[in-house]
Amino acid sequence: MIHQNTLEFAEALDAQDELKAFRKEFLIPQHEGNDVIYLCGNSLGLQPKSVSQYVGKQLGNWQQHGVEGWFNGDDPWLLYHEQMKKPLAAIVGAKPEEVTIMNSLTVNLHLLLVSFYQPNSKRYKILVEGGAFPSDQYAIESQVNFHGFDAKNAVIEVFPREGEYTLNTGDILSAIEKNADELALVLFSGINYYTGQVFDMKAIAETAHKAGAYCGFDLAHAAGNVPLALHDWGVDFACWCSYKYMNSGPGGISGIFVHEKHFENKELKRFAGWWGYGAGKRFLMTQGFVPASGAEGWQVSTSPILLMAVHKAAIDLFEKVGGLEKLRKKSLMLTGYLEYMFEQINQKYGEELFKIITPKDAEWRGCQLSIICKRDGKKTFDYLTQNGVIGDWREPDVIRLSPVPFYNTFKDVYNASKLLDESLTALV
Ligand SMILES: Cc1ncc(COP(=O)(O)O)c(C=O)c1O
Ligand SMILES: Nc1ccccc1C(=O)C[C@H](N)C(=O)O
Repeated sequence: MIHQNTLEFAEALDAQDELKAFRKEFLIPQHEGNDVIYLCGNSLGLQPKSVSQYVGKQLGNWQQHGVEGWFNGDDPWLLYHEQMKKPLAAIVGAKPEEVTIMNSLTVNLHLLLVSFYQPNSKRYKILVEGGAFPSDQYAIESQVNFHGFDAKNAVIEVFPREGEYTLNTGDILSAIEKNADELALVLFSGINYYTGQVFDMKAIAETAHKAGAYCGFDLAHAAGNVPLALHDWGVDFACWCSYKYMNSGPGGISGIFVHEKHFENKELKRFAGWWGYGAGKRFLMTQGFVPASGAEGWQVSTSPILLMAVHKAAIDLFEKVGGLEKLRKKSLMLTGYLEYMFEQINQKYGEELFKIITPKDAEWRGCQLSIICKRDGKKTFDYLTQNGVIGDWREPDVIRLSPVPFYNTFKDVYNASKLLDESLTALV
């Protein structure tokens, strides 16, 4: 598409936007009486207006039924999560029985590592992306220690080449091949939180399997953002949070995927709890854990219904919008326009004042662009915040901005980039 650096152009794109009605489904935070320019769905997605009603309904069920709410009413809580399996499966490219919702993200990563990281003296290494989100690094390190290994030796990190920011797929695959004999697991994010790079999950999973290792993904930044095909890629397991692109609230419930090929795999140990026992037999209170078939067999604890109600409100919007493909189409345009506006600023000043470190090829990025400022990045970020643009700053030197197709407009992108341009003169 041929872009133009004018407000009229941005407004024309908004006028043609098939999804423009969806912005009204969200509550937009305010700054000095106006909507903020919210470009931070990579950290916390905005609240759907329907959330109060969905949560209110469950509060009403609690009020009316008390404990009977688990079994009675039009939405018995015992089965509440089941309503979200089909739409969630569509979002991550899975079969409904391969997904469930439970706990929060790092907790689920640990639970899945209990099953999929069972090292022995020969195969004990985990291969990961260098610069993974810290919570994942800590989880991996502590798992390796828990099994009596030393992270310095057992965790292999693949880093970008000298002078580059993103990882080369060939380097990832050859690192897997090189360590094939000792690898127990390849664990990557779907999208790196810092650079916004989408990894080649299909190739990584294939190569990991050829090497005799399991392969799992943390999809915090990918779920609800980019198309995924976890089942077809043969991924062993995955987990994600719902509070970013799935708009399901701070600390919102997390999702897991376990490939159906593992449903009968008796070698996979797990940490059990009664919620992993099939719902039909859970209340028989029998001795001896028998996991429910499917991803549900990894559930541990009572469903947090209020969090699930928020999630349901948000997930229903994915169905209403007509699926992830629709969102992705607009997302590519929004992020493409943001990239163009950065290029315009750099051209105007004749130097790369804003360096985008996210891959240029749209196939390998989602909503987010990560920018390194040649001039003071932190001050530039603060300038944006003071002027009503919400993005985020990640140490040591990146501003992350993510236009989100559900609620952002092309005008948001235009206005944010005008403020960035302005910051260059305002901050001198
Ligand atoms: C890739 C990744 N993993 C893990 C987390 C943390 O997950 P939680 O704090 O919800 O456990 C985040 C974001 O906070 C993340 O981006
Ligand atoms: N859970 C949070 C709580 C507080 C502040 C930020 C977060 C994030 O999710 C950060 C995000 N994972 C990131 O990619 O930086």
